[in-house]
Amino acid sequence: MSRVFVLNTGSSSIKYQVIETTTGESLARGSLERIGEAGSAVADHADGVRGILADLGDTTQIAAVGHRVVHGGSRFTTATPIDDSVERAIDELSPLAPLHNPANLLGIRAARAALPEVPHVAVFDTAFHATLPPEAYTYAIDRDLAREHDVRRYGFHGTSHKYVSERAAAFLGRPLGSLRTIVLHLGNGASMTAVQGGRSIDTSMGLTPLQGLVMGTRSGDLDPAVLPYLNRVAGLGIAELDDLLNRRSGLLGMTGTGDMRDVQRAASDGDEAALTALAVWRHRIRHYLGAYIVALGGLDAIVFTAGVGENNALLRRRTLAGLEFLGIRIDDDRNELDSRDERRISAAGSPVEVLVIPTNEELEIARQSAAAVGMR
Ligand SMILES: Nc1ncnc2c1ncn2[C@@H]1O[C@H](COP(=O)(O)OP(=O)(O)O)[C@@H](O)[C@H]1O
Ligand SMILES: CC(=O)OP(=O)(O)O
Ligand SMILES: [Mg+2]
Repeated sequence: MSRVFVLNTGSSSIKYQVIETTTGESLARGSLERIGEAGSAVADHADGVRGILADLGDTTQIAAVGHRVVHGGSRFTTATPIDDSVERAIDELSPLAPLHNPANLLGIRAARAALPEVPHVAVFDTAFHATLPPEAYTYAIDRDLAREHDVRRYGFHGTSHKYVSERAAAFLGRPLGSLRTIVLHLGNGASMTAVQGGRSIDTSMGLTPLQGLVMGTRSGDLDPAVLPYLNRVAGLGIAELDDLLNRRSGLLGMTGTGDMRDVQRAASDGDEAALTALAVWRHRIRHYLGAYIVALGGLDAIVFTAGVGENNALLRRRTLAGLEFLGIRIDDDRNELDSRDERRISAAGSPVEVLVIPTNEELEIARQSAAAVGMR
């Protein structure tokens, strides 16, 4: 018996599961959303974790606790048992993932206090991207400064990219080692990864989870000169710029709401700002799609995952519209099928397979946590 309690503390949510790792069975699961928002029943992440532990009741069967940690920097590239020094290191990485590491840490502290007898393991979003080649992770800035401060692309959502790319190979019945896959993790945070033979070779997020795609509240890519420019012409300081790009940009900045469902509703009512935001969101994804097909030297499969990718047929169809010349053909009926299962949405005979694979970061974290402490 190897039960692992997994905490996936996100920027505004906590997801949790109790997983029997020998079978992969989920024995309990739940989520808390909108943490810390005005009117929310959950004041902060520590409060949330205490509530979850109280709801679980009898915890004597839990053999380990697995924690999602977003930034592992260059120190952590595998699942790592947590002691006080690991906890401190996660804290020190907080400036590199300001929406995430502080929340992850609150979860770790609350859970270690409540379950002090069992091992706790950190599983890092950055770990899967440790295989990036230098040309993909190096920023073209002063080499000594970059080295001194570990400034490079790390990439995130790695637990999800790893899990769904492995599931895709299993679903297709093809060896992972020969598959060229592009994973579109489209949630509140969003990123894309080029996976060659099971290894991440390029990914859209960077030093922090701010680079790349348009997200709920994050800008994704922009000319870095926007920052000094806004400092000079609008008088915005570093903290304000950081807040602007991480918390007040993306869909929220362009439309007034960061939730894709609300943006779509506004767009269907003809709202110009919402229509533009959707066009920018799609344009950015297609930019990376083109880049990654070239990086992979061709393409076998595209996988959609996370909140938007799993649930929104219209956005999937629009994202891949007109790409038949690349061998990408969607079957509209398959795409629109209302299902929570892993499924193929490409047309019969489409040279590129297009799949929807619900992500399960908790299962992947449970397995890696169990392995890290020598459980099965
Ligand atoms: N049917 C849907 N259509 C469009 N967007 C959706 C749908 N269902 C969920 N979402 C979006 O998915 C996001 C949450 O995705 P999730 O992967 O849980 O995000 P995260 O883990 O980053 O919080 C929400 O911001 C919501 O806008
Ligand atoms: C890294 C990241 O952006 O995570 P999330 O999508 O959970 O916010
Ligand atoms: Mg997420």
